[in-house]
Amino acid sequence: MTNRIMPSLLSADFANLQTSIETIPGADALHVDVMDYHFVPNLTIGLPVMEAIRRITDKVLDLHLMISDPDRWAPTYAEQGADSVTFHVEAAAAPVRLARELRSRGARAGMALKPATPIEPYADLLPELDLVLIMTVEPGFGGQQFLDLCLPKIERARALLDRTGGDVWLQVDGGVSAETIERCAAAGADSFVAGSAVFGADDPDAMVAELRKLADAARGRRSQSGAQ
Ligand SMILES: O=C(CO)[C@H](O)[C@H](O)COP(=O)(O)O
Ligand SMILES: [Fe+2]
Repeated sequence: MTNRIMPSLLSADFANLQTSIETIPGADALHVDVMDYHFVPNLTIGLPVMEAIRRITDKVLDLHLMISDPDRWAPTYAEQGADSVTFHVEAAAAPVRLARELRSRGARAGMALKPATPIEPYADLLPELDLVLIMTVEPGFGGQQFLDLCLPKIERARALLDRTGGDVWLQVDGGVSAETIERCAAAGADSFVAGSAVFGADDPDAMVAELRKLADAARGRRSQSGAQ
């Protein structure tokens, strides 16, 4: 498994997105938070801005859709160039059909869980997915405090994914920083979204490198302890 550091553009400069993106050449992906004032009490960016970002970068575009009715809207993001499209299972009417539609459009299919949503009811869906996102804050805003109560769910998701097999990324999002990333990696996460920690740093790319170093070290310790 490789650790991926995926800065969230939610904390970038919305008036200078290209400049912000150029500050993080070491990032593995750009995490794009789409919010609709319905599923979450905030409004961010949508398809036209994602398309504009797609035109200026070859980096992996990792979409996190915090929207109602993802069954209707998510496939279009895949068609327009998102590499990975994650919907919230709490909002999806037909998650299996939606995951298949995303894959058929060439994107990785991702399923996100809010802090109070358990992973176990969705265990049978895992072969349909390429990414599982465990939210470590309530979705809607950047800069919130990491919720340690989500760590056992990361552990349980890791165990389920190891049993399922396949190349499914286990992503954490919300309050991930140099103070919290080791706990996430030790629990089994391999993909780390960080917004305020990266773009609030004096040197965002150095912070990406620091987060990677911490995650890799925690992963090494996890492996030595006998976990996968
Ligand atoms: O999905 C999100 C919020 O709903 C963001 O990706 C996340 O909060 C990133 O911001 P930070 O690292 O500052 O918590
Ligand atoms: Fe996000």
